[in-house]
Amino acid sequence: MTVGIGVIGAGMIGQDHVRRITDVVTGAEVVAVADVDAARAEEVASRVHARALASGQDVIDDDLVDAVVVTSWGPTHAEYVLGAIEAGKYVFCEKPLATTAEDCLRIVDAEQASGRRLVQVGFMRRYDAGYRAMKQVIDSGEIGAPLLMHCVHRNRSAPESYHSDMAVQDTAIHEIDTIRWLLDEDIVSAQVVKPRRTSNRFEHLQDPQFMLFETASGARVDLEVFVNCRYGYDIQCETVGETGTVRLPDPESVWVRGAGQLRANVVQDWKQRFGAAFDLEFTEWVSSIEDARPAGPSAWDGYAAAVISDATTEALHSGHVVSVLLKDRPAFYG
Ligand SMILES: NC(=O)C1=CN([C@@H]2O[C@H](COP(=O)(O)OP(=O)(O)OC[C@H]3O[C@@H](n4cnc5c(N)ncnc54)[C@H](O)[C@@H]3O)[C@@H](O)[C@H]2O)C=CC1
Ligand SMILES: O=C1[C@@H](O)[C@H](O)[C@@H](O)[C@H](O)[C@H]1O
Repeated sequence: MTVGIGVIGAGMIGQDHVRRITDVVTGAEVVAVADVDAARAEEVASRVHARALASGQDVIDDDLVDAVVVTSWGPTHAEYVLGAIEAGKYVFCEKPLATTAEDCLRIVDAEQASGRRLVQVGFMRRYDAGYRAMKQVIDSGEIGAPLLMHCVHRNRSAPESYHSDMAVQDTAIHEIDTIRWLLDEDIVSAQVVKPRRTSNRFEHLQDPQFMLFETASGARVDLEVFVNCRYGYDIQCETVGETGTVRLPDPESVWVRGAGQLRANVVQDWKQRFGAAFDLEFTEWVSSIEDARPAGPSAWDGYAAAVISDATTEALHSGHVVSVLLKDRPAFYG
């Protein structure tokens, strides 16, 4: 069986996923593309001999489309994910699942009413080899109960349109999901500390930010988000347990010795850093559709991330520790 995929949103990551589905993943092909920029949809569709359709809803309704990929702007995600559920089609939605917790809940409710898991959220770090190895160590009990986690999320630079809330909603949301997944428990409170700002930023932006999370069992996590660090894309994570620690490896790079120096390269962006994770994410997503056994990050994970992200944004503005108030997880989400 070849899974026919319709892509809504042919921008930066949409194009990357179209290429990935075409060149990397077996058992799937892009059959339709839509974008509010019709010329862009046409151009991207023609690269892979797919059809450009007039709207996202047309993609969802298309008979050749078995599954939908949503890579449009965040505020449009909820409408398309709800549309796909209504049509009974599998849907992969890039983060965020929706830009409000209320919309995430509407998705969770609609999916449960449909009676089967259809939604996967694009939290690709769960597919990164280093993070997976780290989770294996934590789950094995080798380092004892996790007590602390230290995380770093640095981007080389951010555009002028990037504002302070995005450090949480667009950037830290990856760690928010990763922490929940690695520790297998929820975050119960958030706090944001604002250090001196780098001069390498637009005036409106608080950069860097230092976030502190507490989990249900009392473990503490610190996260530095620094989106204008200048030197590259740098993701770090270390979990400290009662009897040992486990640290995320850096991406492979040769060590060069010469001219009195020892040098290794730093990757420059998320596409490079998580390219293999994205490939595996789509490979496993397509297999899960073939087997009718969805297994990736769920709509519930998207909802939980949105609620934690809202609490963290409130903490950024208030300077207070803000509690996270999640609904009880329905049995439907295991
Ligand atoms: N997992 C990850 O690491 C990453 C995830 N993302 C997420 O992917 C999504 C897209 O991001 P980018 O590709 O960077 O943005 P982008 O701006 O490059 O592309 C978005 C595309 O969606 C189109 N679009 C907007 N509204 C639409 C609508 N109603 N219907 C159809 N098309 C519409 C735009 O015309 C544009 O071509 C965002 O939610 C972002 O957070 C982005 C980068 C990395
Ligand atoms: O999702 C992503 C971007 O949207 C975001 O802006 C970056 O900060 C993240 O590193 C990247 O993974």
